[in-house]
Amino acid sequence: MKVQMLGTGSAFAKKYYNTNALFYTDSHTIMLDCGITAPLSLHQLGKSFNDIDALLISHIHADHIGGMEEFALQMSFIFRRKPVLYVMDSLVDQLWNSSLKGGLKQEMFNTLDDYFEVRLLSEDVSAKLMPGFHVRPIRTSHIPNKSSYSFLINETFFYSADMKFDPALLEALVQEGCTTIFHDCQFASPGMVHTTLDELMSLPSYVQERIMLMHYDDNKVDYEGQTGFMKFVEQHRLYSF
Ligand SMILES: Nc1ccn([C@@H]2O[C@@H]3COP(=O)(O)O[C@H]3[C@H]2O)c(=O)n1
Ligand SMILES: [Zn+2]
Ligand SMILES: [Zn+2]
Repeated sequence: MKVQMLGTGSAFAKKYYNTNALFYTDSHTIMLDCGITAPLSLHQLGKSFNDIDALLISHIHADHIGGMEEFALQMSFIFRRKPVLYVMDSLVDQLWNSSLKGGLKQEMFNTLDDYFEVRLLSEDVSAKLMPGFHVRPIRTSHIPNKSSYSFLINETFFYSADMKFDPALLEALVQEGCTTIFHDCQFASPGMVHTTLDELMSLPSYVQERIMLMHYDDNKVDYEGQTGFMKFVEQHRLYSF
């Protein structure tokens, strides 16, 4: 399995694009989140939306779903194929009614199912999304009273998406055999809705060693060499796990 980030920046970063990922199995490509910058990043990789076999969504912020309107429109009117959309049962109604409907509702296209082959996921229920790609969605804390999910992939790779610091979860994941953690990292404190670098630096070395930092601000250069045992994930680089 390989992972390649379409972007590694925070919601407001301009240099590093939105934190969205492509996962490559032997036979399929799965996109995890499709933010505002995802269409341009895909294009820069020489890919199109037609190369994506399934999209998985963590939560409803524009840096994670802002590219979905273009995804849906290109697939319907250019490629004429319905892509698979994996979405949490707690997010599916809001995704359409609060985020996508304004741009996508038109004659003959009245629901999310008219654009995507929608498959629902439930919290803490492991699911096989594609051959060789299993995911356990874990509800994590991000914005008060809004659902947001992190994902444990193939029982060894944890992708935080956006979450507040949860050291007990990270330590439990490592105890259970998780070898790689792609974690959001905000440089300035307090974190409020994200995990800060200072919080991650408080983790024991055996946890830090597994962490790669993403969802960072444009001033990343100021923090290079100051991230303990943790390294930065880089846009478009291929990582195997
Ligand atoms: N209570 C909140 C809510 C949102 N935000 C900022 O808005 C961004 C939305 O995308 P994100 O990646 O979740 O990061 C959020 C914060 O920067 C924030 O700083 N505080
Ligand atoms: Zn975000
Ligand atoms: Zn968010």
